[in-house]
Amino acid sequence: MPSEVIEVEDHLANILRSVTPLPTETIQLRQAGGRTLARDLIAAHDIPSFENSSMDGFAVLYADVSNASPENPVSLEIVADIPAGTDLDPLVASGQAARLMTGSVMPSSADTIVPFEHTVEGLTDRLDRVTVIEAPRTQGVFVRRPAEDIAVGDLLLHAGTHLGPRQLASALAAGLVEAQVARTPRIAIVSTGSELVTDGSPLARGQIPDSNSPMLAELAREAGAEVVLHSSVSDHDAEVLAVVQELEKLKADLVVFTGGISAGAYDVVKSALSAEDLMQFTQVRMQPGKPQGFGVAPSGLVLFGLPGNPVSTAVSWEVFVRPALLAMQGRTEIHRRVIRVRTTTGWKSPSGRRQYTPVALDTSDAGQWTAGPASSGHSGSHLVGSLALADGYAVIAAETEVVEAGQEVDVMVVA
Ligand SMILES: Nc1nc2c(c(=O)[nH]1)N[C@H]1C(S)=C(S)[C@@H](COP(=O)(O)OP(=O)(O)OC[C@H]3O[C@@H](n4cnc5c(N)ncnc54)[C@H](O)[C@@H]3O)O[C@H]1N2
Ligand code: MOO
Repeated sequence: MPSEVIEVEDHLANILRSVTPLPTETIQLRQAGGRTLARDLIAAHDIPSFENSSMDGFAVLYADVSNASPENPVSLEIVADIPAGTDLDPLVASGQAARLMTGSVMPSSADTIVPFEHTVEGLTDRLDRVTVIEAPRTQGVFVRRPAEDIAVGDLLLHAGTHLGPRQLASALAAGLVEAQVARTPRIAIVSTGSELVTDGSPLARGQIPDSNSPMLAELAREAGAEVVLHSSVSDHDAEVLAVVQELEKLKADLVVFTGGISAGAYDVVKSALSAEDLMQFTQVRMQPGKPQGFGVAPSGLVLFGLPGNPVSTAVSWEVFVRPALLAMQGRTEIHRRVIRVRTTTGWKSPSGRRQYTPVALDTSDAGQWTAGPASSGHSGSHLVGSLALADGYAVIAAETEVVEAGQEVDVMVVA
């Protein structure tokens, strides 16, 4: 009996209502790349934390060199050499200079930097005198001021932020050592289908390589999860149920099955898991990705049953699984970035279902990015070959039947 068809937003809302945030833990910040912050990060010190030079050269008194030029060279006595990382604070008096490098502490008695390029001698081993032949633009030039970037006590990063490479650099530079973050989600990826070959052996008639589970494993890692089980089972209920039992032992937080959820005779995920009441099966008003399975076991294990067609699997991940996985980690922004671009080619879209069409972005004209279908077959859910070219999915409203060339569309960017 055909089940009721529900909207994408309603299915996602059901999922997000059902998943619970993972516990948090405090770990070394240097090891926290990829995690999601559970608490705000407040700067522990200023950036820069001390006055320092932005050039290799000499710390001087501006008044000494303010009229320096090739015609009016100014000779200064070098009184110190200050490598970066040392805490020297030599006295630089009128007529004197201290050699220093980019990042070296500024002597408290000097006020301006003259780079090597503005001296006759440049960088040499002789550290007796230096001749300045170009006046600094202003007093204080090439001196980096404390806290000109971040001040101690500033809110650096909000709870719910992903600690990517740039966020990590900022937090470490602000003197932070530890962070409270969500525990890494433990995910299992299980493809189903007796036609699948996982070990690279030659394909017999009717067989295909398992391309879904490796794709999902990569997507899971990209979304911050640890893949604790990656397997493929054939179309037997007992195999699916055995995996679920193993997952309890592995303390998995989430499992994603692909295949076996539609209306066929061997739809193993559907038959095994609905019998155990672990997963509910739904039709969602989207193409691809219409059949969807979702449930939460009494143990708290979150179960997804994604359609086996590879484009359906990929789209379902983006629309349902990834947001859930990020929500479990407490991430504030759980959706992919959506941009509005013009299409290069038109295509057809099914009436009554929101279409997610794999598209390639052309970014060669920085002023006007465009999108074209990754495959000439447009959004056929089996077109996994062209998926390689997709940078995102054009999101086409359910009532649209024809997308015109040159029309503006929303693209969910995934690459
Ligand atoms: N009578 C009906 N048939 C189908 C319906 C329907 O409503 N009534 N829905 C269609 C839609 S839409 C989709 S989507 C698929 C979903 O099917 P399943 O989730 O049950 O997936 P399978 O039948 O197991 O496989 C579908 C397709 O995908 C290939 N596949 C499966 N797993 C993998 C994998 N790991 N790697 C690569 N390719 C995979 C599989 O060989 C099939 O070609 O059902 C439609 N049918
Ligand atoms: O909805 Mo299916 O997911 O068209 O291939």
